[in-house]
Amino acid sequence: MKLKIALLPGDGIGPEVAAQAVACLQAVEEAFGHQFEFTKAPVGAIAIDQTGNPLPDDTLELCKQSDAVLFGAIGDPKYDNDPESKVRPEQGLLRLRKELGLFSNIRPVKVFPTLIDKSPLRKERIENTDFVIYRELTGGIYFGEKFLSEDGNTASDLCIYSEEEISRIAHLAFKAAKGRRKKLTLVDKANVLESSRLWRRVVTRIGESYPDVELHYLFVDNAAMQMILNPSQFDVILTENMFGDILSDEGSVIGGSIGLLPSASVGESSAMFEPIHGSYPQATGKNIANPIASILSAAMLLDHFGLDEEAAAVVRSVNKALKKGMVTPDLDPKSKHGTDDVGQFIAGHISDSDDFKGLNQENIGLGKSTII
Ligand SMILES: NC(=O)C1=CN([C@@H]2O[C@H](COP(=O)(O)OP(=O)(O)OC[C@H]3O[C@@H](n4cnc5c(N)ncnc54)[C@H](O)[C@@H]3O)[C@@H](O)[C@H]2O)C=CC1
Ligand SMILES: CC(C)CC(=O)C(=O)O
Ligand SMILES: [Mg+2]
Repeated sequence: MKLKIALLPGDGIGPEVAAQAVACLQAVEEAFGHQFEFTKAPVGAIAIDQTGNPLPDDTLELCKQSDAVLFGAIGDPKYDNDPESKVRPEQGLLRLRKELGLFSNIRPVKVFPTLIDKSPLRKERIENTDFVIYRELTGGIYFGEKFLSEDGNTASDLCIYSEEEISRIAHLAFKAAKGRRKKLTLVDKANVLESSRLWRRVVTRIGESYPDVELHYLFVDNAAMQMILNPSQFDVILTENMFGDILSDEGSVIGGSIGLLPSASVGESSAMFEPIHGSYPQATGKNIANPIASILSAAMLLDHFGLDEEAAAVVRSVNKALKKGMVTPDLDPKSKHGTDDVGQFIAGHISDSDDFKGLNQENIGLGKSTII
């Protein structure tokens, strides 16, 4: 298969982890005879520094012309620490998601069996964890009108959703649940928020078209607690933008590190693959960031294009690294292995043919996560 991939490494550890994802995709190219063409472009703080714009027109155009986008991370303390700054790296990412229509952010949460003891949570609580968060990505409070009074003493961010925005992601989430354990939990704050009550009405109505999927409702505060107390109760979680952002970082604790959690952001005609973590500025240039979230995002890219066996080969190789203790210090503080060691190991074992025979998403555990 020929794929044009826009490579947007971004800031901080973004370029370090994205480089390892590219190495893995190149290993897949070689092992399976595909042609992936990568074109790099700036986004975030580096783009502001170069052009004054966190999402330059050329970058956006490249993404629109590509089959997929592989995204690192954005964000830089020099902008985070300056609340007065009018241009911010995050605006680049938010605008990119909006312009590409990436309304559904799919974040699978699983525990690798070899890492079960690395979790800060008790083994018996987490061992059967396997859920996927469908996070709405182009609406809600991140995109609503912002207001700051002239005296600077009052501010607001509007959380606004339309039925159409809720319904398109709800259908994706129900379809995903149908192909999994047939349970969907809508997470909201419908006891307080009008926008959440709209979510409930729309999702309840759509649920009638999926009679084999059990629909549950949970307030977000309770959901945050349940995720830690009993994560195996969840199959598909459907939620709005900000709740999904926060709950997925929380979910990453179950598996042992946020450096493990990948995501796919999909829309009608575009798809972007990105780790759930940010630019982890404290680690920039230190070669300590975990590249696995980025590498598994590349596996989700393969999965998205129907390259099941290829995705499975990547995941199998990740498992091999974890089993051998080839991990960065977030998973083992005593480890001397760097971002590049882990990435090279994983890329280097993708073509181990004995390992990937007969694999598909179902038996490697990524789940049928990117069904549209
Ligand atoms: N998608 C994106 O590009 C995102 C960007 N950001 C931006 O990133 C910057 C830093 O934000 P933070 O709140 O510190 O979030 P962060 O996700 O960058 O880091 C939070 C903590 O998670 C851990 N961590 C993150 N990535 C890791 C990795 N690959 N390996 C090992 N440990 C890892 C580290 O302990 C780190 O201190 C900010 O500018 C923020 O706006 C934050 C979240 C998402
Ligand atoms: C940096 C934000 C725009 C987004 C975020 O935290 C995320 O998508 O996980
Ligand atoms: Mg986040």
